[in-house]
Amino acid sequence: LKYNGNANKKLNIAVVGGGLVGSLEALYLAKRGHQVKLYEYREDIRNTPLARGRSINLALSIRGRRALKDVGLEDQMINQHGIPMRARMIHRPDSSTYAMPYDARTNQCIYSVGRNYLNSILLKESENLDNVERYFNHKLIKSNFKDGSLTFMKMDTKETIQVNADLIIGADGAFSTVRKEMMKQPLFNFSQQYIEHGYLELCIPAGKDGGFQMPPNYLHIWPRGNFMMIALPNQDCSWTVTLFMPFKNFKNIDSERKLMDFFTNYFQDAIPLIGEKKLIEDFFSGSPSALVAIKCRPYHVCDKALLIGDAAHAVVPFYGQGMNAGFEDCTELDKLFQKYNDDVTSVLEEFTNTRWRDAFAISDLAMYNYIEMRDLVTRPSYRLRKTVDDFLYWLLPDLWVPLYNSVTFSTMPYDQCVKNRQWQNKVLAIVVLFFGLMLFVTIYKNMLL
Ligand SMILES: Cc1cc2nc3c(=O)[nH]c(=O)nc-3n(C[C@H](O)[C@H](O)[C@H](O)COP(=O)(O)OP(=O)(O)OC[C@H]3O[C@@H](n4cnc5c(N)ncnc54)[C@H](O)[C@@H]3O)c2cc1C
Ligand SMILES: Cc1cnn(-c2ccc(OCc3ccccc3)c(C(=O)O)c2)c1-c1ccc(Cl)c(F)c1
Repeated sequence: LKYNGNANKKLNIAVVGGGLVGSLEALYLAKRGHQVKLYEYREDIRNTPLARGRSINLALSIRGRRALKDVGLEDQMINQHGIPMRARMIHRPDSSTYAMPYDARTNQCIYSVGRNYLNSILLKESENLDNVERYFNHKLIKSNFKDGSLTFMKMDTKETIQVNADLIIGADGAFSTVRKEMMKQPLFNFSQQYIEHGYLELCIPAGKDGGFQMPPNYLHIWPRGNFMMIALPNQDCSWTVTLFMPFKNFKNIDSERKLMDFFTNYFQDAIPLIGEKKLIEDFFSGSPSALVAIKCRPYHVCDKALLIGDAAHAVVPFYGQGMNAGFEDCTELDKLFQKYNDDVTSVLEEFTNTRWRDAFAISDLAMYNYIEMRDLVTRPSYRLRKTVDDFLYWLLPDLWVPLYNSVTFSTMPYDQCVKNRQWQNKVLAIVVLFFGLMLFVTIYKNMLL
């Protein structure tokens, strides 16, 4: 192990961004004994309703659960709040549905969790640690990595304050201010890609009996080629419905008539569930939000600053992994703090060197899903491939783990998930070729006889 002499030193660490990843990271660092100051631009979300333009609930899977387990919150999230989704329920255009279990063998599932609830319990847990201080309404406006100084504007009084830290953790989301400062560093690579789809959230309320209007333990998906809609269940028996559609299609739906024709055409079964009046209200009261993929590298500057979560790798949401990947950042970072005994230089350098491949891989997988989901659902080969995958997984569970299962139900590094899939594609191609050849020879021989 190489140290630079400041190993095991208790650090003053500023975490910028009190969202899901920043508030989790504050817990990890505090549990290692560091003095943590958590700065959040918005008000304490425990006192305010959900900010617009943020998904109301999210799919929590094994990578995120592992991080919550590390900080002692998995049980509360899973058993007291999360709603298990054991299968995907696909809604066809004719309103018929079919379910495809995620993992019939081991009955694994993903959980629908409320964003606000999760963020609140992370912040609440930090109040149990006397080495975490929380500063809300503090917007980072300037940072200097040389002397570790940060300038914040207090949003309530508009005054600015300057603070110093040994280490700055940028968990300030896709449009990170900490990353903007990093952009000035030589050899800092950055890319962003907006996709043509936006998303709008609708709501399926609880039924008249107060219960769910659809079977609750499913991730409901309406795949319609260029349009996709999903619904995740909430604790109050309502559903958060997310409609993904190109901005130009949102723009074209500029009247109630057009909206109703569109939903009658593509999502007929959802109309009575949402309610015509509520559908019209919610559709026209909000505007679709954009979706962006951010890639950058390195994630650190010397022993002074590090990016995690969406600030480091915002991904399009077509794999339900953004938060899970950000939580996994915190788990991997903690392992490195452990390995190098809090020697920050070694920790940050190895975090970049080991994490960027996995971050790029999940970003590419999510983008691939976005592209594939638009047309593969209409292709029978999609279901055939899933059927073949599920059969081989049942037959050879330790050898053949389908891509979605390896990403969602295992902690296999994302980059390894991609390599695993590439190997499977090669094997299937050889098998198809072999049987194709056999078929050809058989037909040819019969023709000769
Ligand atoms: C439609 C949609 C659906 C999604 N579904 C899923 C899902 O099912 N599962 C999943 O795992 N992920 C999902 N995600 C991704 C997930 O929401 C993000 O990956 C996750 O929120 C990232 O957390 P974060 O803390 O890194 O960033 P954010 O949640 O963006 O938090 C950043 C925080 O930093 C604060 N901040 C920003 N700038 C400053 C500043 N200058 N000073 C101080 N504070 C600042 C912000 O106020 C915010 O609180 C989805 C995303 C979208 C858009
Ligand atoms: C939030 C969340 C958590 N997981 N997933 C997810 C992603 C991909 C999937 O498979 C590829 C596929 C699904 C549907 C049609 C073709 C291919 C599956 C699945 O197989 O169930 C599940 C999502 C999600 C997020 C956005 C959209 Cl639009 C969406 F449909 C699902």
